[in-house]
Amino acid sequence: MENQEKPKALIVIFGATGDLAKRKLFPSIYRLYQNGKIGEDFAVVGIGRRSWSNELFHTNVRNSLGDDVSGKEAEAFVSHFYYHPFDVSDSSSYENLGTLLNNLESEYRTEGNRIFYLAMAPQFFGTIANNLKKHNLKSETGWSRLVIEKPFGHDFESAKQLNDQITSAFDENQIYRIDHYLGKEMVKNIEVIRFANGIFEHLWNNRFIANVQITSSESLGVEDRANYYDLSGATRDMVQNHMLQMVTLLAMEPPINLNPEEIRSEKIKILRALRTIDEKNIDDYFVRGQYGPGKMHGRKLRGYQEEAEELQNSDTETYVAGKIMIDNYRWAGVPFYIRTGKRLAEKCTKIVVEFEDIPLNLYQEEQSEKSPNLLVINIQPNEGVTLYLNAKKPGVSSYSEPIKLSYTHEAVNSVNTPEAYEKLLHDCMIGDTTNFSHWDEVSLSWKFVDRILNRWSKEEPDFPNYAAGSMGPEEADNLLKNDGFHWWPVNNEEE
Ligand SMILES: NC(=O)C1=CN([C@@H]2O[C@H](COP(=O)(O)OP(=O)(O)OC[C@H]3O[C@@H](n4cnc5c(N)ncnc54)[C@H](OP(=O)(O)O)[C@@H]3O)[C@@H](O)[C@H]2O)C=CC1
Ligand SMILES: O=C1O[C@H](COP(=O)(O)O)[C@@H](O)[C@H](O)[C@H]1O
Repeated sequence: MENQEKPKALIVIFGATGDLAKRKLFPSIYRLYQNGKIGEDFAVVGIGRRSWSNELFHTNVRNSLGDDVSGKEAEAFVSHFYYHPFDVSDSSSYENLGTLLNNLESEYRTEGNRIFYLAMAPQFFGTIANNLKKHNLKSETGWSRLVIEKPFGHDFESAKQLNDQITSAFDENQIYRIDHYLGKEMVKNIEVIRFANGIFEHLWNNRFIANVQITSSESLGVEDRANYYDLSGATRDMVQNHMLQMVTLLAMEPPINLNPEEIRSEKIKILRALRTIDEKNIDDYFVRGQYGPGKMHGRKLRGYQEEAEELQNSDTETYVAGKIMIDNYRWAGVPFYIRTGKRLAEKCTKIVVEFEDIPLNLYQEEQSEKSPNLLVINIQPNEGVTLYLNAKKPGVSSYSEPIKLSYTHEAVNSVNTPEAYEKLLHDCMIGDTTNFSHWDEVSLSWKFVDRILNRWSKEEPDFPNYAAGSMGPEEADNLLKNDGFHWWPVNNEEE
């Protein structure tokens, strides 16, 4: 990993007229600039087919920064942007791109460092990577990095094909596969909470932890991404990447140091230890759902199939819950429950670690009520950690009641938490691959979810099976009930 205070680079964004560039990439580069994480030695080349002028590109970049950003600083920022229209499948156009990059390189003193950010549909990844190599656009004097957006394949086979294509042009250590959850402050905090606190790490095993629950619920529906989402579904969209990445961070052994390779190697061991579920038993471990009409905050909501014409009769899952078992020495017998879905009651990502309860609580009014200690890691929208303990109820009784010790990140750190994309772009510029997915992680995750999806593809689901605005289908509750557990509430007011 390099230790550059202010990295210098040319950033080439393929798909610069698109939604991701506008909503995430330009604002993130701006924040890096504004916060002094990058200096003046950078330029951005935007590529799309639209015949925009540089001026129109500047207007779009400026607009993407929001109403609060204007004036000299915004002008200085957008002056680093250049639009270069061409169709990426036209091999002859890459020569001109090379000339532009060479010119900008000397103007902006970027020392030959190049980031190629593929913010485009995956079918173009191989073509672009090959053309970059063929036309010698990979740097000869500095470093070259290829940033790849999701989805990385549709299943293991297609992911492998895609990987073969890009690795014929770029080495694995030049490929940065984005999983934006790995850029979230509290996801990055999982390792620190675990490995910097004796009280947790000593208890972090199957003797003291009863189960782990990871919820990533969204209140939004598919919005305008119906075309993409209906081919994907919640398992490919969220489980194969974000949810399994969180599982690995929670379950991995302490790495011998914080080098990306060491951390990755521990994460990979967890993915290798995931229980291979026999297809006929998938229903005991995984539940799928799709939302029907419902209500949220008094507002009526349409069901998934009514959200767009092409979704009629769709059997794509908008919800998944699962029980993941990690068959290794530390975790044998401890279920990691995950759930994620669209149009659920709240937008919230939260991890609850439920510790084994004491055999008998002498201070509990009703012995049937359990109040085990919980460690809650709030990932979003609130960021922080809450520890649930039991303490004496105030007053004359000697009963106990749950209390909570809460740390809220925003309250302590007055600076705004960097957005995931901002953090990841900066990591890429300094060559830190820790928060990007290695091919070994991607391939093992696909193999895991492929079994579930294969099983589901053989049986028509009974959809819709949960109401928009609810917390998902009843079967997801049964997954835990059968093991003597329940989902801990995730409402944001709780913390
Ligand atoms: N949007 C989001 O929030 C997220 C997106 N992603 C992923 O990021 C990628 C981009 O998504 P998004 O921005 O939403 O997509 P959009 O459809 O909004 O943008 C696609 C971009 O690709 C360009 N493009 C398409 N075909 C060509 C071509 N033949 N030659 C040159 N440029 C071309 C378009 O430019 P033009 O029309 O000018 O040709 C446009 O800039 C996808 O892989 C998506 O899955 C991942 C996570 C979130
Ligand atoms: O990758 C994706 O993530 C978002 C959820 O991200 P978050 O940061 O808002 O939790 C999800 O809406 C989208 O479908 C998926 O592609």
